Amino acid sequence: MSNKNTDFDPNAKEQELRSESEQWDTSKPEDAKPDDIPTIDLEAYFTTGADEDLAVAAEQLRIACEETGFFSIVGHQVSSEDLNDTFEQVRQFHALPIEQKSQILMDRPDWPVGGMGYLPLKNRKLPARETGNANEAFIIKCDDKLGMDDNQWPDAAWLPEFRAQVERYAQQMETLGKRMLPVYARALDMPDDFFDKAFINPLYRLRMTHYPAVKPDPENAFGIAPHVDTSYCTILAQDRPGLSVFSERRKVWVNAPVVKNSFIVNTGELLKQWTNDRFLSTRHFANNNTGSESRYSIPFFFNANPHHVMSCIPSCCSDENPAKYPPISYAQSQGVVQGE
Ligand SMILES: O=C(O)CCC(=O)C(=O)O
Ligand SMILES: [Fe+2]
Repeated sequence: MSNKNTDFDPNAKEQELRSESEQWDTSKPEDAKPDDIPTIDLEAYFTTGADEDLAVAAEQLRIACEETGFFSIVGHQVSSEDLNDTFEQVRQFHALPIEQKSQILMDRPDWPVGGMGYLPLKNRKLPARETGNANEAFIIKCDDKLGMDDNQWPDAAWLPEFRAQVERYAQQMETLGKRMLPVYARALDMPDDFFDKAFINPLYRLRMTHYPAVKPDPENAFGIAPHVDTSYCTILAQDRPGLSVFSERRKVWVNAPVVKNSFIVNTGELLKQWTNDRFLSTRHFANNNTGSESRYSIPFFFNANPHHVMSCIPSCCSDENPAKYPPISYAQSQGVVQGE
């Protein structure tokens, strides 16, 4: 086993991904076929914890992560009531007057932590792209040092239930992410607790995005511009169609269906690197919402402890297949360059 002795340059990586993404022809997405985004049912494993149920889920996850990079999960044990209540609060947040939302603007000079708060419509951040992002979002971020109180929140007088519901949901997503770690570990032929230490104080971001119905506009050609996620994995809830994903198997863009009470999960760049490119980090975008109704989506970006150094997972490298990436932590990664 060896690691290349080149330093990882997060700025160069961000530039590379950005210029690559500008070459992608996203003009003709088709409807997804059933195995473009396979479904994994976690109910049996989450209920019994049995070894054979873990083995079944892990094998499905391995195939999905190696071949498609995106899959959908059911049986995740997050209640549909809680999901619906969260969407309702997010709708109410985005219905606030812009003057109120602007008081908690992301990256405003008088707030000590960047990358959290309100991101206005047609922003050029996350991802940073020329033809941008016809969406507005509210983002919270937590890690070993940042707690809920360090985030920007709307005034409780405007939305009395918002903060408690968002905190409850974020907690559920963190629990779900951690419950999935043994499935990832088994899929990679590692001991079931392999990832546990790396995720004691995981860094996560919860993004509550509103894609308003907009007129076609070449300056803002996407709901969210084509990109790959920088995360370990992302767990996305959505209320209507709009997400398009590149099928690595068929080499076409496909429109992801919305399956009730499911989440869509995808691998991000950090897990791709940690697995020495064994797991795909698949390109995707949200289309410009030219329909008549708003779309809402809530991605949860799940990462290891910010300073956990991710050296190539032993089952993913060998003398014949040396590690392609130097070991890095989230804090040294391209995610940080993007201002995440
Ligand atoms: O809203 C969606 O469907 C996708 C959002 C997304 O890709 C992101 O926020 O990274
Ligand atoms: Fe994404």
